Amino acid sequence: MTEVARKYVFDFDSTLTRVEALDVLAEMTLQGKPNREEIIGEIQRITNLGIDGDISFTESLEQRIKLLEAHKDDLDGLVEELRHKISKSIESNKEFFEKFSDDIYVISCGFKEFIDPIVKEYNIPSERVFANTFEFDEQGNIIGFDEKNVLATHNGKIECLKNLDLKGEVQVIGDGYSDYVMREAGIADKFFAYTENVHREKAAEHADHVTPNLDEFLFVNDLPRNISYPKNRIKILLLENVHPAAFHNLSEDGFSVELVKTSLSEEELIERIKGVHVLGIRSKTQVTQKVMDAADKLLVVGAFCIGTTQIDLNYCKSKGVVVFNAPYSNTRSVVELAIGEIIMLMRSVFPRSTEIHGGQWNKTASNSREVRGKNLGIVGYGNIGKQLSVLAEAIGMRVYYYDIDDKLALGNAVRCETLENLLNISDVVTLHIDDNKANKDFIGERELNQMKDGAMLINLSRGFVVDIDALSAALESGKLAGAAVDVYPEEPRANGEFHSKLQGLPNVILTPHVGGSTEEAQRNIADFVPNKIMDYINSGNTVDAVNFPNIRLPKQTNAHRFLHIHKNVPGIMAKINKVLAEYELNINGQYLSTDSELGYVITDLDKEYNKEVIKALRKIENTIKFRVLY
Ligand SMILES: NC(=O)c1ccc[n+]([C@@H]2O[C@H](COP(=O)([O-])OP(=O)(O)OC[C@H]3O[C@@H](n4cnc5c(N)ncnc54)[C@H](O)[C@@H]3O)[C@@H](O)[C@H]2O)c1
Ligand SMILES: O=C(O)[C@H](O)COP(=O)(O)O
Repeated sequence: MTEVARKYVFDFDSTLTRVEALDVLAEMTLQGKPNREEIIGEIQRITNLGIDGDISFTESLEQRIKLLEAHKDDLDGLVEELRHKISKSIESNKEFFEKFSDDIYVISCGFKEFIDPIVKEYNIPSERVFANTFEFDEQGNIIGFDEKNVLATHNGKIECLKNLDLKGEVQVIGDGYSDYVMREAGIADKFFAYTENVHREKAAEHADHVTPNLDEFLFVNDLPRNISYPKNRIKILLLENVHPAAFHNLSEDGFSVELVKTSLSEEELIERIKGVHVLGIRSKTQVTQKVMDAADKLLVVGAFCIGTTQIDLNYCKSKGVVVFNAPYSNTRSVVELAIGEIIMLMRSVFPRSTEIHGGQWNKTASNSREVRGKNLGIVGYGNIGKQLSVLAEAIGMRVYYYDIDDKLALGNAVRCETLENLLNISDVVTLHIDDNKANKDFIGERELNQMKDGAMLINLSRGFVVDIDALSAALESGKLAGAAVDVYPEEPRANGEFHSKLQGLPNVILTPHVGGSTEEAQRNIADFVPNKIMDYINSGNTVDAVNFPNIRLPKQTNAHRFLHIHKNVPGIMAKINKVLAEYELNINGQYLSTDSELGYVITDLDKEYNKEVIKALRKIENTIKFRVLY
């Protein structure tokens, strides 16, 4: 990294710290006062007017100090509070403040009494902190400020910086009006609008560069930093209306996130995927080879659902793209819907409901039965099937199940050796097999004929699993007495018109693929999948990845981490280590996880390295992807 003779001038409030210190002081001093909220609101309003340049700074300061009613003794508490409120990316880049200590200045319209002790911990001595000072009365009450200080005056930062007469390129990093005017006055060479804590339109408009955190600032200046690539440069595209909490979780961590309400067609996705590092989808979006070929930056696909067959998992793997899903987050929701549908179908609730909606009173017990003592046939005894088995027994059903794999029976459930056995004896058959394409038309005419006369079928798995023509024929002929269908061979990409042969048939419950669509499930998914994504992007962890060798890595501090994804061919580890040795890199730890096709090696290094090593590692034959984490 090139070290240029630059000077870095930082603002304090809302830049080095996440807060405005005087607001925090107000929260403390006004505690217990009846009109506290009102006064705090007023102080914040005055603060913003001053920051945006709408009133003079001196005026803003005077008014706030009056409202504060603070005492000298409050300042210790304030400093303690501020220590916990350092901006996240400032805190994680202490190394920069250590290495460039001599070139870093703080110019603030805040007060040295609380700034000095905070920035001292970042190697900035009091003599390079330029700020106001309080005036106290004999009892120690804060009654004003040193009015002779230029920083107590309007545009005082310009004057202050001018007086400093700094040599070299001067860069100002701040969030407000008083910061960008230094650049406008020609005293500073560059202004970086710092938006990690607050995004002020005026500051952003006047900036040479908007920097959402210190990582970005250090990146554009090629300065030493904690992470090699700023997170705000990592673009995340979330499709299919995933829960807003996902947006919140990922943006909070510093990523640039875009939300799209619907799924996208292949052509649309090819267009949108360029420059995207993380793609989030649900069950509709097809991540095909063509999409992957257009994805020039893609690192991760997050399926915000259980199913992953909409994604070409192997092709993703061959491109070094890791895929995560949420294997359990909506399980309970599907199970509850299945229980509800079993009861609704057995009681013929939907025909009765339709009749009465149409103005017909039809009180009858015919075709209305209890579920107690009836046979439930669960096909696919996985996460959903097993949980359904337990709940169904709890309401008195006799549970039979069929699974291609050997699955332990829960409770009193009885395993059927063949699908036919299960179909022959079940009053209700419910499908919970996985979304493997081999399960296409798993239930067709033959299987429907193997079911008991008057039985019911539920499909909450995947649309292609049931031959819809055969099902509608079985319902029309009376072979089956009812069905509940949530999933269809063809589903629309967005809400709107939809047609199916099953529409209008009696005792048929149709739902638009909402088995997993509960607030609880979507909320759980919005935590689970982003956590996996962040864990991979931030640390390289692939635990629970569906297409990648799984590895949980130790956390590293003060180290550099290289991630190397390659084809699993003989000799590649030797080549990687040969390059590392050639560049005399000291390895702290090295972790390898492989499957038959792919190798994923993670190397932790304990000191600065020659950047040329990156090129050399990328050049190794059969390398798929290489990434420096920090
Ligand atoms: N409707 C919805 O909104 C919704 C919500 C969540 C899950 N799902 C779907 O539900 C299905 C089940 O989910 P899960 O989490 O229980 O999956 P899972 O992988 O835990 O269980 C699937 C089970 O089906 C078995 N299986 C696969 N093919 C089979 C076959 N041909 N015959 C018999 N058994 C077979 C597997 O061995 C496995 O035990 C998936 O298709 C999933 O996509 C739908
Ligand atoms: O695979 C799943 O989890 C379900 O099919 C739900 O998919 P969805 O999130 O698209 O509703």
